[in-house]
Amino acid sequence: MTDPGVNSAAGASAPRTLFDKLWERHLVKETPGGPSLLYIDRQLVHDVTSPQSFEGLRLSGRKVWRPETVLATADHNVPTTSIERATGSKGISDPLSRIQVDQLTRNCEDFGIRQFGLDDKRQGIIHVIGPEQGLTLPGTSVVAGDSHTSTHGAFAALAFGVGASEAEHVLATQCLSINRMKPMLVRVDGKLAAGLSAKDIILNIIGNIGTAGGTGYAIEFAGDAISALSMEGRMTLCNMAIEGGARVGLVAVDDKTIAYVKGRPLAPKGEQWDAAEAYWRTLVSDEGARYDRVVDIDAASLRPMVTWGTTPEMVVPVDGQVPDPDKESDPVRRRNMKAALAYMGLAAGTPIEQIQLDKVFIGSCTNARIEDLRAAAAVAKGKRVASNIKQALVVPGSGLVKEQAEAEGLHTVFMDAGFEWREPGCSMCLGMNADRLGKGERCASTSNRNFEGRQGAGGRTHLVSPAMAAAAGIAGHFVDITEV
Ligand SMILES: CC(C)[C@H](C(=O)O)[C@@H](O)C(=O)O
Ligand code: SF4
Repeated sequence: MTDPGVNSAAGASAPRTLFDKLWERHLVKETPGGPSLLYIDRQLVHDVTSPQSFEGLRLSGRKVWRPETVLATADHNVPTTSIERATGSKGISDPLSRIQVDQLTRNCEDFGIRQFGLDDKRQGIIHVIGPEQGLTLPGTSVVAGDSHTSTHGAFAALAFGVGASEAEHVLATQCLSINRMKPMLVRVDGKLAAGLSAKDIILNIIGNIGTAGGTGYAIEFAGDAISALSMEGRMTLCNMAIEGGARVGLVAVDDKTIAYVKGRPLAPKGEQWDAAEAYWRTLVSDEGARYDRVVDIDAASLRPMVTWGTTPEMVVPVDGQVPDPDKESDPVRRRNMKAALAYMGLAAGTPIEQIQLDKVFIGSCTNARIEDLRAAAAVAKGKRVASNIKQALVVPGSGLVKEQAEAEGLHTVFMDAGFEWREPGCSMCLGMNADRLGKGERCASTSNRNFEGRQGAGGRTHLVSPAMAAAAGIAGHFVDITEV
């Protein structure tokens, strides 16, 4: 991999990581020892965090400087049944949720921002629709008032979540003051066993480095197991970089990146495309580039992963057991493990495959893209959801994912098996809309967070891949999909 030096002002300089290239390309001003000023190309906006940003603009009498670089949609608070959706925001029974959705529409109208409304088939979770529309492009800097903005790094975009006041600043100026991160490399080599996916890779990585392992770093995922992933898989991986503590996750540009972006509504066309593609192809780390931390993972040794606790690092292979806190020597960890087991209602030593479930959720910005739905449908085809499962939801990440899935007949596969086929949104990923876990209910979920109460007060979340979630729905408990 050689860098033609297209973006290197210094010409033939030291080898650079992909992160260094992206950072330097967007640098407006660097203060030694202090934060840098970065130019931000794109912003995604959703219903939860944006009201404060727009209010700030109003109060200071500022406008959105480049509205064409911003794309908004409601995702967190939106209902996912077609009946509720038919009446727009009126179908939202929770008053706060309804206010946030209506407020987003008003703000977008007032500030001239493009919004996909609830009746627009391009609506969906912001981290699904950004890439889908070609708003997310390689080499761009992307922010949103949402931590899972790391998802967009799958396209070699410098993408990270920001707070509401930072988002406001970017709306007004396209600039952001931020400390430089340190580049970290997670190299995953070897071939994944059949049935495993990007979700198993990232859960394994987080189990390995811990939820703070990536703090202060921008993680680049590389190696032949990463090259072998589709763009959907790479998005799953980068989506959860933040769960490993890293605000930024990155994958270098290759043919798959280019093929995914080509023809997207907001992607460049004609000569502009050619120039862009030539630049994008330089967005790889140079041979010999230096990282501050390197972690190696052997893909061939990985197993399907299931979280047992209340952080994503509390994870074991499906053929393992709930760990025993008494065997943990670190007192803080021991205490946390005990608290997690108490919340999760699990006993140490229980085989993961014996954990009985109440609900299944296939969705979220981690795993609600077409490939995820295909993987889940392949497992569910011709089978029936187990009788102990009270609810099994499949929630596509966007209206376009839904349309594609329906064209492939996946919705019929799911419905015939007893899954509910819903409208796009964050849904049961977090308890902010009508899709929730009840107290003590246990769920196999393809989302990215398993904190206490995440899917509803008292709800118990186990994070898994789409194929694992579907298989758990059919069996009523976790099963090793490499053995069925
Ligand atoms: C609501 C939003 C701020 C939050 C985030 O930042 O990620 C949410 O999307 C989440 O997944 O917890
Ligand atoms: S799907 Fe979940 S993780 Fe993603 S943006 Fe929505 S709430 Fe956050």
